[in-house]
Amino acid sequence: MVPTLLVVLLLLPPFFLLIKRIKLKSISRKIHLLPSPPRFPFIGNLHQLSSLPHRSLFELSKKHGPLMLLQLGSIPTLVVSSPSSAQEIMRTHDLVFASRPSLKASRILLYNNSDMAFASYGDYWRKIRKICVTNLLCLKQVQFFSHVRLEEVSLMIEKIARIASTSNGVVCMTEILNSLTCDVLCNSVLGSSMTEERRKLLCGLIRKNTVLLVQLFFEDYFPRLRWLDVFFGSEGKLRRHSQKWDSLLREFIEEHVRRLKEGENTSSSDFIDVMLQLKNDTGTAFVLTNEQIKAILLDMIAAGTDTSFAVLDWSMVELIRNPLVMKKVQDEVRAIAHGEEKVREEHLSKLSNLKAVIKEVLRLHPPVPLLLPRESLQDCQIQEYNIPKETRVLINAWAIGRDEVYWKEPHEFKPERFLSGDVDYKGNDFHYIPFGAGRRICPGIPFAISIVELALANLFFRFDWKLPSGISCESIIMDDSMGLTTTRREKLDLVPLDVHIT
Ligand code: HEM
Repeated sequence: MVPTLLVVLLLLPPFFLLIKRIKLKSISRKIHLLPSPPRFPFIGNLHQLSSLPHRSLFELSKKHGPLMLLQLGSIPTLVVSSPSSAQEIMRTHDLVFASRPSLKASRILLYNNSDMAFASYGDYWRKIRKICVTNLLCLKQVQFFSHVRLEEVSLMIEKIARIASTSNGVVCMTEILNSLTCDVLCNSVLGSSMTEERRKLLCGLIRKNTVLLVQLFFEDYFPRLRWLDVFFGSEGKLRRHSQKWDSLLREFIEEHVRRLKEGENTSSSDFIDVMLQLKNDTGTAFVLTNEQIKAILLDMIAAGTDTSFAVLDWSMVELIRNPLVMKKVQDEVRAIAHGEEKVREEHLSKLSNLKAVIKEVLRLHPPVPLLLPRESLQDCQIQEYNIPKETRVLINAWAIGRDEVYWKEPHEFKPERFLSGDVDYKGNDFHYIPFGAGRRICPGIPFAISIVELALANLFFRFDWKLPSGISCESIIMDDSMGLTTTRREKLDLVPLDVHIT
């Protein structure tokens, strides 16, 4: 009996050790096995990304789940496609995922990521975010710039009326709306009226930016193959594009410096003035260089223009396809601004139908469908999976806005779903994140919404709208274009009927 007991006692510790090891092994296997589509050697899953990655990633997530790991070249990339996983990344572990990967296009265009949007998380990012929010993007500053919006929207309305009366009545709304957002941003940031030539140059540069920022450069996926970007000329193209930005921004800065020297405009009226004052303020410990100023200016103009334009353009097209909704918006705005010449900002808070339309457009057509890429600063556990440090993260806001669990008839345009006003885009409802969430949430929400609301309200106050003859609603192509910001691919031509004349 005693020897048997001794043997059992001797065998017990190794037995328990074995059980523990088996358990640990199964946990670690579970931790490592993030769902992942089959991959090819070397390129991994790169071949599964189409030119509209939010769409191809949505399809892949239906098969592999809301948290999946793709191997993009040599870069492990976590793709997040459900509200609960997005919440884990942008709320529970927000700090871990608060940084951005350093991508070739942003390094070259934005002076080694000296802007806000692509800066890695840290002290520099915190300081410039504070400068931009305090001096340009906070509610108080947005109100300060209301004269710019009102003036530019009034000019747009007159321009539409003029074109409609002189041509065959058809107006290219895509061009009109693009100019509007470009003018509002440039007047607030650069403080200068645009010549037609400068505006064209800027709009072109901004559009090209959004394409270059998602272009596949070898260096981003195979760091040792940078020479291929040089060989195929894509790096040269990027540098030439960056030089165009640089000389344009330099011109704007030099104009401001000259004006300040001549004592023309001593009170700070636009964002460049503020930045120049900060640069010259010897009392502050944080001194901005010229390159940093250019990076921040570029960020503000590029981040604000195409995104706000996309919302305006998609709104017009959705309303023309949904005449009953358009009628509701028109009746509402015409009742609220009855007897006035134009809609002013004081009227906007009462336009609940218009606000619901804008929210629905942001759900169905989020202008930045994959948000901006993030990168983990340290190892982290999401659900049962271990996400190692320096994993790239893409959050598919486009897919999340179409999640059937949260949205009834998710592919339909139904602004009335927002009329109760419960769901907002301020980063608290993770099934609706067109502006992102957490520390890196878009700081331009008040700025963007105020342009979009004022422009749409006036467009529907002053005009009735129809399609040019020979074009039906069914024939409108709703495809989105490639880029960091996805605008509609086709241009939108409409016929405005001036209700103030008829
Ligand atoms: C409807 C218009 C807009 C949309 C849909 C939009 C959307 C977004 C999104 C999705 C992000 C990334 C958030 C994340 O990573 O979680 C972002 C970041 C950013 N947006 Fe916007 N945006 C808009 C307008 C603007 C405007 C008007 C400005 C400035 C004038 C602006 C400036 C920025 C900046 C600087 C960032 C980077 C923030 C950071 O990384 O700290 N955006 N925006």
